[in-house]
Amino acid sequence: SYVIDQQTVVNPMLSQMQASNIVQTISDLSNNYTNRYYQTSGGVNASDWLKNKWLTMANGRTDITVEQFTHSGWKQKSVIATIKGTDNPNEIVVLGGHLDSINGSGTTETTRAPGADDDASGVASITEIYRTLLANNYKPRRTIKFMAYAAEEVGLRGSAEIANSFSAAGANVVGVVQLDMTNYKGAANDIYIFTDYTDSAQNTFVTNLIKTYLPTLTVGTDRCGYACSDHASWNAKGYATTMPFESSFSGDNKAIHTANDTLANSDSTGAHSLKFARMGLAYAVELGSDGP
Ligand SMILES: N[C@H](Cc1ccc(I)cc1)C(=O)NO
Ligand SMILES: [Zn+2]
Ligand SMILES: [Zn+2]
Repeated sequence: SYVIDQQTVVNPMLSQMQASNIVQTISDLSNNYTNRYYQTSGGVNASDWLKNKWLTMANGRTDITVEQFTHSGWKQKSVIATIKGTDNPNEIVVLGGHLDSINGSGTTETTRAPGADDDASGVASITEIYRTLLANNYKPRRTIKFMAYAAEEVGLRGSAEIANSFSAAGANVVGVVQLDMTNYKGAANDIYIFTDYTDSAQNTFVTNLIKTYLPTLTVGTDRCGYACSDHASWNAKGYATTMPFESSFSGDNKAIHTANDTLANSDSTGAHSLKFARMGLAYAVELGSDGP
């Protein structure tokens, strides 16, 4: 049941969230590697970097594990940080983004693909959620998993392997939010909730979270018309997904999949991404706080 009742926990956390942290993570991911393609050393090294970053942030908390998910057919690993629930750990909340980047003209070791918006912005947004929860020593009743998927650009392959693995294990994933591109305000509304390959009840819940916690933001809806990001991998296995997106379909960031997908060509202040990070924190706490 999508009850909104954690205001005393969520509101103080929202004010602690900082765009500067998001900008730093986007910068690290988009500037320190030529590209993060699923088959290059940059793709492999970015995965190792993020794993170490999330592990360091956990600061020895025994209810937190950080792992890399080894995929069968390529080198780049997905990264998963898990905060184990206190008394309802079998019910799992997932927040995701994708780690890989691509250049539409073909991506080799030396091809530039910074992927600042697509999708360093999403990984940076969930990293700021993770940081804020840890800074408050938040202990969810349900398990919360943060996922940076490999190989999204080549057919949602990392999330497909993970979603299929969770489904095969009978994992009780109660909800998934996908953050793919959060830092380019290409249209009138702040957040666009996509209605295809997602769950309408959870979309309504997320819309209500925005109305409750971020009342100055405006919400639109749109459709991709195809399986446009990793939420579709979870949707295909029957899990409830929501994909909040930075823009309408028509206003989408034309620099993606080129060497020009940079922080400078998106929101260099990170203010647009911060909206998604705050929405995601409210989602993580409201859904993560439910008991068995
Ligand atoms: N195609 C998606 C990005 C994408 C998603 C939705 C819309 I509307 C426009 C563009 C992609 O490249 N994901 O990595
Ligand atoms: Zn892309
Ligand atoms: Zn993407």
